[in-house]
Amino acid sequence: MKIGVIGAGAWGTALAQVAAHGARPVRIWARDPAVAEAINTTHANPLYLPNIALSPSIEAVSDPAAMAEMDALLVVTPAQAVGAVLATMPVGSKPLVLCSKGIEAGTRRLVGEVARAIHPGAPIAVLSGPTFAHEVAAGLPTAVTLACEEPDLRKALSARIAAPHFRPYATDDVTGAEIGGAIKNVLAIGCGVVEGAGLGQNARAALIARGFAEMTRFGLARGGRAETLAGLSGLGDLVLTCSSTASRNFSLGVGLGQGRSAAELLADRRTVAEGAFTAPVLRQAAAEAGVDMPVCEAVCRLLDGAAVGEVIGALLARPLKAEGT
Ligand SMILES: NC(=O)C1=CN([C@@H]2O[C@H](COP(=O)(O)OP(=O)(O)OC[C@H]3O[C@@H](n4cnc5c(N)ncnc54)[C@H](O)[C@@H]3O)[C@@H](O)[C@H]2O)C=CC1
Ligand SMILES: O=C(CO)COP(=O)(O)O
Repeated sequence: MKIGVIGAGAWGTALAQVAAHGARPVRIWARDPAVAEAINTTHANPLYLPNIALSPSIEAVSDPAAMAEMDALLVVTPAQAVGAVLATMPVGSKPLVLCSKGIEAGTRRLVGEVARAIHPGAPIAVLSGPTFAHEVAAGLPTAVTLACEEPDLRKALSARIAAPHFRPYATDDVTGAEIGGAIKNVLAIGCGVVEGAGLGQNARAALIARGFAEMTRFGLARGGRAETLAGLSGLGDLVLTCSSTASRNFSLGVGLGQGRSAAELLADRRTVAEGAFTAPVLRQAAAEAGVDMPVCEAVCRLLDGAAVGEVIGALLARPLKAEGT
């Protein structure tokens, strides 16, 4: 199975490196021809994945037509760009493995739903889990969820993507696998705020646990399964992202907690902090589904510029309730 990777940021490049293990050929599409040039000539992506020597069996291109020869495509652009990028790609009936984490603004569709609408003939899979790109690219042990409804394709993709340090766990719950990754980015911003404002470890653990309850409520309402939400793509990724400044979402939250504005913090970045885009869409989607998500609502308010003390105070002052609700 010839693997193509769409998107040459940190995660696309790290996944290309995984798929190239054992010197297997992999083709990666980069929007920026200079990134493609760097990968082909220096076997490195200094802009998005510095200090990693890439396999020479990774070939980079910047013409979408060059992906026509691939057997399966991993989709790894920022979530808000998936629709526009996929519309330019020669997909046909090739399987699409969605690796981006988010919900599309305006339509409130998960990335898999965006892909299905544009390429109805392409089978869909989702790869998601606790996976900092620089650790994966450095060959550190990592496990992910690989979701696909078609058993034969699920098996073939798992076998092709697995590597000695990269272990996929299979499921048919595509929706559940997507929702964990999208929502944990919003919650990671909240945990970063707790860190930046010096609110303590107790508050961070409370936010992870109550945030997981929100993720589960929303995931079940959208048709995901509880076991998936409690797995690598849900709870696993939530714990990783909510506990490390290596997370871009967490570090955005740290800045907010220190009193800086979202506009200022986002203007400083080249790389994507998906939670900032997902939060307002999630707020609308939760209202539409009738799901109460007070922690995610608090993150929206913080991104909109509300003061940390006021938002945390309001969260704590809500009426007392039973834990399972
Ligand atoms: N970095 C990580 O550790 C992980 C990231 N992800 C997810 O993978 C997705 C991509 O993230 P990264 O590779 O880390 O992002 P990045 O910020 O490192 O790179 C983004 C890439 O997308 C390109 N890009 C930006 N806007 C674009 C547009 N409008 N159209 C086409 N291409 C565009 C950039 O040129 C760059 O190549 C995100 O949804 C992220 O949540 C998932 C797991 C791990
Ligand atoms: O999704 C990720 C880890 O699984 C990466 O998190 P950040 O986008 O917050 O860096």
